[in-house]
Amino acid sequence: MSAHNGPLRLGTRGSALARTQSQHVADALRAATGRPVELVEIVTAGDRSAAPVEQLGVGVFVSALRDALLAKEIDFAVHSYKDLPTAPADGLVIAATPVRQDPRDALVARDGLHLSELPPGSTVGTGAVRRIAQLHALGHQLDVRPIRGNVDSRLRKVTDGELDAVVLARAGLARIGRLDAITETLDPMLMLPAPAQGALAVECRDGDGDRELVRLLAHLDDADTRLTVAAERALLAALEAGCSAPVAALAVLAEDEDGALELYLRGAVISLDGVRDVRLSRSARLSITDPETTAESIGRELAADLLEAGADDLLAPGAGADEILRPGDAPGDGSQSGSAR
Ligand SMILES: NCc1[nH]cc(CCC(=O)O)c1CC(=O)O
Repeated sequence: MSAHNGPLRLGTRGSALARTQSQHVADALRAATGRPVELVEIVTAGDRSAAPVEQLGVGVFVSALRDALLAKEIDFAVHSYKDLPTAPADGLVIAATPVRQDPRDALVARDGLHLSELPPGSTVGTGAVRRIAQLHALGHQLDVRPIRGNVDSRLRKVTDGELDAVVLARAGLARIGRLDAITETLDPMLMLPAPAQGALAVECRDGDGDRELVRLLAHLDDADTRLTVAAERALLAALEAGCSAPVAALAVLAEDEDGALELYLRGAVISLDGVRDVRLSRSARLSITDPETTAESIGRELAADLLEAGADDLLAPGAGADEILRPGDAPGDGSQSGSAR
């Protein structure tokens, strides 16, 4: 595991959301293995800087934790899976994907309103291009406003009357105990979530001396989560070359009549103005011996289907993002992330 014999050091960012999800993982690991865990707060360049997250990129949060892992300042880290780049990190491994939270997006609107009840012209705040595009695609003539900031400050924009509604991940609200704020959990047919939304990634070093910790952390792994995330992320990775367009994906598992696992994957690529969208699905039985590899191929195959159906036009650089986002609002689901992540 490591040279030291004290508690395992779990690196976390200082925001409410990051601390809560890290503490939850620490408690679960202790319950499963009896090993004490201490939280070590990592202050990232993103936390120190006053510059908008959109200019820094969500990568600054992830890479500060990864640097601390590689420097052996911490033993493991917990990330929101959807914020991780698809490329694997050298010397590190994702040792566990704990049970996923509800992956859907949620609407928090004034007066308890649902999406379909918002009058034309209503102001709806969200940062993710994926959500902006799908809100436009609804055709309700909503006035979609790019917003940033942590979960609490986004909720406050509705209570303060600055916006009629905001859209954010249900999982983030669940983790900070604010499910009460939700006025509607959005149907994935209308608002398909980001790949891996609601899932966590538990990461540690991948060296010869780290096998024991990798084995310990595996206690936290949920096989179904790992499979659905593998399919969604494989789709994202296959589409990502130069991608600045909104990509959404959601996989679900079901048992067929013979008790075999079947994975059903939906994917969408939407132009930022919501005018053009390509939405497709695919399902297949997972192999018993290597379900993860089958899950990944479903993701890659669905990506190829999407490209063939015209998603490549929507993925071309400059396919609409520039007109809709203000300068500095980089596209990508990480773009709206504030200090509460
Ligand atoms: N990029 C922001 C981000 N990254 C992770 C979450 C919380 C939800 C999750 O873990 O998927 C959020 C907030 C949001 O999208 O509203």
